[in-house]
Amino acid sequence: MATRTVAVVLAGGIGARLGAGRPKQLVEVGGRTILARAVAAFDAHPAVDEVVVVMAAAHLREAAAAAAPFRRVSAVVAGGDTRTASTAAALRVLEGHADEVRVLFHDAARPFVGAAVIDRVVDALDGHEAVAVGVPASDTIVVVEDGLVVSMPPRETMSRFQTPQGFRLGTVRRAYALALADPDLRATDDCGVVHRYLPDVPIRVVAGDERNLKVTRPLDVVVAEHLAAAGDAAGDAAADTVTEDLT
Ligand SMILES: Nc1ccn([C@@H]2O[C@H](COP(=O)(O)OP(=O)(O)OP(=O)(O)O)[C@@H](O)[C@H]2O)c(=O)n1
Ligand SMILES: C[C@](O)(CO)[C@H](O)COP(=O)(O)O
Repeated sequence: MATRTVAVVLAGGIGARLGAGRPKQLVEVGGRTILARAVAAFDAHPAVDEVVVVMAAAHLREAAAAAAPFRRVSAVVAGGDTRTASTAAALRVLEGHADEVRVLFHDAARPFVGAAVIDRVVDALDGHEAVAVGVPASDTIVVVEDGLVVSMPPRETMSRFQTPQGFRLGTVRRAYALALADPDLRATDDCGVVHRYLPDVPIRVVAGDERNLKVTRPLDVVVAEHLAAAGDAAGDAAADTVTEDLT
């Protein structure tokens, strides 16, 4: 039997930096919620068998309503106080799945993920246990401590991570088992958890897309409205242009 692929749409946050008065994934851009757009991208993708939505506990009913039209959504569950706690909640839902299953964790706050990006992650999981999506840094990136520059890594080695981040389920399970036992657990993404707790697992980086932005602050909503208008006019497939191949 072919290996299953499960997409987890992480919508457990409250959107404090956007300050919309409700979780940002429930904000509409181009007449559709950010959450519905993110779920739709995976529900429509031929490689995805199942979609799990993790929602902020106080808004489960709205998430269930947003997910209702999508036939591959198998569960809408409550997340935790942190992104890693929300990933852990999804892993509990997937307890009955085999270790070789592919799992893709995606920020609900990224409504314009394209099919080509998802393809690249799924394909890379044939040869790797962990896969990240990156776009090249266009600014100079520096490490700052106490207001002073302490290092300036060469920009050509810098990449900005997007999602989805893909894993073989057994690998991300092992990493989270170690992470959840660590009282000092701090991570901003799932690759960070694998990198810290399973440092011997190589993380493959494939090319992302500048359109796959994370709606975080008010300016991002302005950009998202433009992308929604452009994508809806041209058909969502148009949102798949690759910016630069990192492979
Ligand atoms: N406890 C949390 C926190 C975040 N997320 C999800 O992880 C993604 C990236 O997080 P972020 O952009 O930080 O979203 P928020 O936490 O909602 O934003 P903020 O930090 O501004 O409150 C989002 O889709 C968010 O819903 C989650 O599932 N559970
Ligand atoms: C996972 C992520 O989108 C990769 O860039 C990012 O780390 C999420 O960070 P946030 O602070 O939860 O928005």
